[in-house]
Amino acid sequence: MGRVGVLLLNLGGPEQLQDVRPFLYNLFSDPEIIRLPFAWMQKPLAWMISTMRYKKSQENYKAIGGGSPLRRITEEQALALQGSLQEKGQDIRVYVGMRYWNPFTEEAVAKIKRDQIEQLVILPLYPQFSISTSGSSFRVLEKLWQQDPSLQKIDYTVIPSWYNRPGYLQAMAELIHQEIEHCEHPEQVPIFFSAHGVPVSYVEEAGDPYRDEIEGCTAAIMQTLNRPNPHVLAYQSRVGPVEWLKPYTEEAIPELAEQGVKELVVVPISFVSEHIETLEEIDMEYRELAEESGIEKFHRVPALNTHPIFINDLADMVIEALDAPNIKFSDVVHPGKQTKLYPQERWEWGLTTTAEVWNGRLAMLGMMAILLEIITGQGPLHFVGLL
Ligand SMILES: C=CC1=C(C)c2cc3[nH]c(cc4nc(cc5[nH]c(cc1n2)c(C)c5CCC(=O)O)C(CCC(=O)O)=C4C)c(C)c3C=C
Ligand SMILES: [Fe+2]
Ligand SMILES: [Fe+2]
Repeated sequence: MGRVGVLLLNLGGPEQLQDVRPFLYNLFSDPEIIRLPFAWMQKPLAWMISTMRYKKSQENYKAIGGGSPLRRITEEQALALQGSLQEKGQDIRVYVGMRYWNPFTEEAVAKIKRDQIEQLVILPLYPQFSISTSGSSFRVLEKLWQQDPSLQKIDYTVIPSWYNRPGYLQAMAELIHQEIEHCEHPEQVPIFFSAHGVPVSYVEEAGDPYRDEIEGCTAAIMQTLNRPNPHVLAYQSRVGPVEWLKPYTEEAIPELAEQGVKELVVVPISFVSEHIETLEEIDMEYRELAEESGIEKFHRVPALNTHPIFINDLADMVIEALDAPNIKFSDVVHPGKQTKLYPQERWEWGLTTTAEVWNGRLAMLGMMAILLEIITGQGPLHFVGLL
């Protein structure tokens, strides 16, 4: 066996307040997050959304200490995984590639080339697959591979998702169990799974398996936990005007309060690291909402970070993947080019013979909207909630 590597993929997050704006620009430039009918509009729109949104976003990062801990935690996970592989007799180097911030996926791939890795396991740190997360990172890699014959020599395999791994489930169940034991009524307290949302169109039009995997993951964790507590699944972090997966976390919490729930255990399930959506959105915004709604005790289960059972399972997953048939980028879900992602319908109406004319007119309208937002700070994008 030649030199072996693991590439851990994650989203990345701004490390300091001044990173927030360029980070948001990178995120909204991604057609897997927002896809517009005209590619040329992508960058101006990303520039505009990041310019108008960054101050609000900076406030949130300020509230958690001035930056995202995602890089630090992901690098700790990488080190722990490398150590665990070493203990299992595997001399494997672990690399970290982020989609929208440092260390970028491209830099990780450059290191992999420099180290002359011959066999590579590509492992996203998202337990469930979504075209907006793992799928987007795979797209970047697929392009790099297409452009570079030296990368094509690497014997690589992809792990698309792993939400039903026994070690992951056991580690999650252990953390939930520990949190429940701190509750006033451990036998009755409802377990509230809060998954990251995606627009419904990703699932229903683009074929994203995300909702199925989230539901499968929740059921598997409950089975592993083996407790009588009731549980609820809802989706958090909605951005913009289109319909996202429901129920929304911000509606489900007050509904539980109305039903008389006084104590709640919240479990973030789309992430394996603490980051802004656990530390700010759940710990601050949803906690406040819960308390205002009448829920007196709000508990949050910590993210796995470097939980030893989880890291050990990641190591086993890598070793198993090395022996299993390879999974290629082309084997993983790709949304079609015409698939509407995000609020595309606001810019494009139908594929009729008059669509070309309409598209031209709408492009003009789009540009006018952008100018209006820039000049006045108000306009259609504020109206639909994107800014
Ligand atoms: C606008 C659309 C977005 C989709 C779709 C989306 C999906 C998605 N995201 C994560 C995980 C993370 N998101 C993070 C940051 C982040 N995501 C969006 C937007 C979408 N995400 C924005 C605008 C931001 C920036 C933060 C903000 O301004 O609110 C992060 C990084 C967090 C950090 O600590 O910096 C993660 C991680 C998942 C799992 C997901 C779909 C399944
Ligand atoms: Fe988000
Ligand atoms: Fe996100």
